[in-house]
Amino acid sequence: MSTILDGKAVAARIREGLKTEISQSGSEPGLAVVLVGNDPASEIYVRNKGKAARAVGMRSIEQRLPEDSRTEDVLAVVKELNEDPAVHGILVQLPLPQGVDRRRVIEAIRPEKDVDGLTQASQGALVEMTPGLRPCTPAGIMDLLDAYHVELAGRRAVVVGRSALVGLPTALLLLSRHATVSILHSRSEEPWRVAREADVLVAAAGRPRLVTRDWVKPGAVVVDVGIHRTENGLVGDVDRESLEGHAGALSPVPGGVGPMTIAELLKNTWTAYRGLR
Ligand SMILES: Nc1nc(=O)c2c([nH]1)NC[C@@H]1CN(c3ccc(C(=O)N[C@@H](CCC(=O)O)C(=O)O)cc3)C=[N+]21
Ligand SMILES: [Mg+2]
Repeated sequence: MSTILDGKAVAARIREGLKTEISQSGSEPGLAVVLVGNDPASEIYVRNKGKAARAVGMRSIEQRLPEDSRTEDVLAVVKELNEDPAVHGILVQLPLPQGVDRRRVIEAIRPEKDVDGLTQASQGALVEMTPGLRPCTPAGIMDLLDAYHVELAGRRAVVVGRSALVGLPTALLLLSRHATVSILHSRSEEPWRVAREADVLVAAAGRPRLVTRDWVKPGAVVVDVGIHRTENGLVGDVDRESLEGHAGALSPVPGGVGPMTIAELLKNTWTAYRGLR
């Protein structure tokens, strides 16, 4: 049997802790989510983030802009939120519509309010390992591994995927915990040869069921970051049927990394509110 890395349960514990801390402090941290356009998946995520924020005692601010917004329109909203003392965290939901310059929008967020950890200032802090807000999915992966006491120092970690949002920052966080880290990507030759060396394998390639049994060392810990909607429901980047009983531990989809991502967003908002980083 493979251990299930129950992100839903771990995330619920994190949210409980936050709720207690926030109510004891008598404060109301504010999280602003900016949604541009009407991507149905984004709508659901934004609604869930607002719900989760309110459930721990935060104020949730939603700013919606039409699909045909210009970069300047989005920048104006971000600037307003930067100046708003009731707003401690700002998240601009990605992807942005064609014609909105993602880099300019993200860079406009004050680093103190960058609860997504995506500004160059936050990325620089991550590389330097100085205090800063870390990207939510990578931070969630680390908290999930820690919750199950997965040993990292000196062990082999392999990340499949090199995106600025997930793969790359995850590799850096694993490195900061003294794992020996490799990154695989779409140009890697015979990636399974490297993946098979992993004690901890993180699948963040954005390709449904890419990681099969022949990629995984028996007993390895496998974290599935992928989330794809198919006719047969949600699937991850991991072909979980072929890994069942082969992997030592495996994060489910849904109920794994997704809920952790939202919990980390709330943690970052609380950190941003307190200003100690
Ligand atoms: N600026 C920005 N920051 C993000 O962090 C960001 C983003 N844009 N754009 C989209 C992706 C995707 N993302 C998810 C968050 C939670 C779940 C989640 O809670 N999933 C649940 C439910 C799955 C379902 O039923 O859809 C689960 O895996 O169990 C999934 C995906 C954050 N993203
Ligand atoms: Mg990638």
